[in-house]
Amino acid sequence: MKYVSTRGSAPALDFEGVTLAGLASDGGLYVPEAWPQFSAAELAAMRGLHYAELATRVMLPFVAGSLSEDQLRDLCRQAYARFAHAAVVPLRQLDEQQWLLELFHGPTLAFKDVALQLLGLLFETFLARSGDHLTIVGATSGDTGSAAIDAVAGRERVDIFMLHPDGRVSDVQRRQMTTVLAPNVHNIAIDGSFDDAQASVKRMFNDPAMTGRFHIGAVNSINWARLMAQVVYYFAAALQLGAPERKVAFSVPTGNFGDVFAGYVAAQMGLPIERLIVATNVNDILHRALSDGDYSAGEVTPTAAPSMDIQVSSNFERLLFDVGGRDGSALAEQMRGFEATRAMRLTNAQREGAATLFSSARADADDTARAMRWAYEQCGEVIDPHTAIGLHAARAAGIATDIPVVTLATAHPAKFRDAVERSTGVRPPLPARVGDLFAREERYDRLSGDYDDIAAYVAERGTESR
Ligand SMILES: Cc1ncc(COP(=O)(O)O)c(C=O)c1O
Ligand SMILES: N[C@@H](CCOP(=O)(O)O)C(=O)O
Repeated sequence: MKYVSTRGSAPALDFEGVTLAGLASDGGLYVPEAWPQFSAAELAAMRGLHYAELATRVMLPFVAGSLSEDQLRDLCRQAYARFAHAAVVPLRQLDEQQWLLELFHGPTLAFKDVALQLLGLLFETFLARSGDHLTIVGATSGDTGSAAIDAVAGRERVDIFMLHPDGRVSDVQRRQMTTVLAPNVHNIAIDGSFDDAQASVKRMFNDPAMTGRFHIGAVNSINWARLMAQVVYYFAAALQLGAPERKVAFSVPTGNFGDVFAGYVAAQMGLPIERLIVATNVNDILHRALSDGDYSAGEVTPTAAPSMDIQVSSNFERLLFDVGGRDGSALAEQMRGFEATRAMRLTNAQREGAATLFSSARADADDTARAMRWAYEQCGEVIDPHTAIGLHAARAAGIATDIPVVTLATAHPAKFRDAVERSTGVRPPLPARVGDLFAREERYDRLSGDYDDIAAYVAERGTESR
C-alpha cells in the first residue's frame, strides 16, 4: 500500500514511512493511494470476531508491505488487552433507534486510546528496525495528550512534547497528562487555544532548523495510523447491528474531523453506512462548511465539551481531497488561501461530494445539557458532554426509523464530572484505575504559545536523531 499527500508534491510513502512521518513534507496529510474494498461476503465473515481479530482483518490492507498479518495481529492483541471491557468497544441500546458505541474503556478513558495504544506499539516496532529516535510533538484539547502519553511513557526511542491550552482542559484531563513523570514526557501549557497549539506543531514539521536535528513525529490525527485504527470500530458496530444486509447511521461528536473521517473511510471500504452526522458544539466551522460551504475560522469559544473547542479542523483537508477529485495542486492552493486568510469556500464538487454521505448539526450549551438529561432520565445512562452533542444531533437527524443510529460515546463521563453534575445532578466517580489521580504529583511547564519559544524548549530537551 502506498500513501500520497493531499497537497500532491511530497513523496509517496509506505505504511511504515507515513507512520513515522506524521505530516507530509509539503504540509499535506497522507491518504492511501486507493481505498481497499471488502465484498458483502467478506464483511459477513467478519461478524462475531473478537475485536483484535476484526482489527487485524480491517487494517491488514493498509499495512501491506510494512507488517505481516501475524505481526499486525500480535500488535492488536497487545493494544486491546489493556481495555477494561471484554468487547473493547461495547454497544449500548438507548431506545428503539438510538445506540451508543462506548469508546472509553481504554487506559485514559477516551476514544483516543483505541488508536494510540496501537500507535505506541507501531512506533516501537518501526524504530527498532531503523534504530532511530522519534521526537513526538503533539497538540491536545485534553484527550489525545493523555492517551499518547500513556502509550509512549518510558519507551526508549521516543520523547513526547505535548502542548495543551492553559486552563482550557478539565482538571481530570490535565492531571492525566501532568502526573506522568517519566523522563521522556514533557507537558507544556501554552497561553492560547488548541488551534494555536496545533499550528505550532504543524509548523515544526516544516522547520528545517528542527527537522535537520530531530526526527519529528505525530500522535495527532494528522498521522494516518491514528485514523486507520479508528476505522475498525465502525465495522464492529455496524456488523453487530446487521451489516452488510442492513445500513447503519453514525453520529460523531467532531472537532478535528479525524473520528468522522474514519467513518468515511469505512464507507469507502464497503461498509453500508447510511449517513455520517457531524455534530459540533458552538465552534461550528464544520457545520457551516457542510451546510453552506463556508469554511471560515473565528476565535475558539470555550464550552462544556472542551476537547471539541477547535476551529481549524485538520482532517477536513483529507475529505476535500477525496471528494474534490484528488487534485493535490488545486487543494494546495486552496489550503494556502485558507492559511493566509482563515477563510475559504468549498467548491461545488467538494460540497456535492460531501453531501452524499455527511450531514451536520450544531449543539449549544442548552442542547448539550438537555441531551445529557434525556440520556440519564429516559435511558439511565450518564454520558459526557461530547457524547451528548453527538446524541443531540443523532436524535434531530431524521434518519428513517428502521435504520439504527449509533452515537460515538467518545469520553467517560468522569472526565467532565463538573459539567455532567450540573446537567444531571449525578457526579460520576473516577474509575478505580485512575482513582488516585488527585493525590499524584503534577509536573508541567508554561510557555507563551509563541512558536520560537516552543521550538527552543523542544530543541533544548529533545534527543537528536541519527
Ligand atoms: C471526547 C472527544 N470527543 C470528540 C472529539 C472530536 O474528535 P475529532 O477531533 O476526531 O473530530 C474529541 C477530540 O478529538 C474528543 O476528545
Ligand atoms: N480533541 C483532541 C484534539 C486533537 O485531535 P486529534 O484527534 O487530531 O489528536 C484532543 O483531545 O486532544
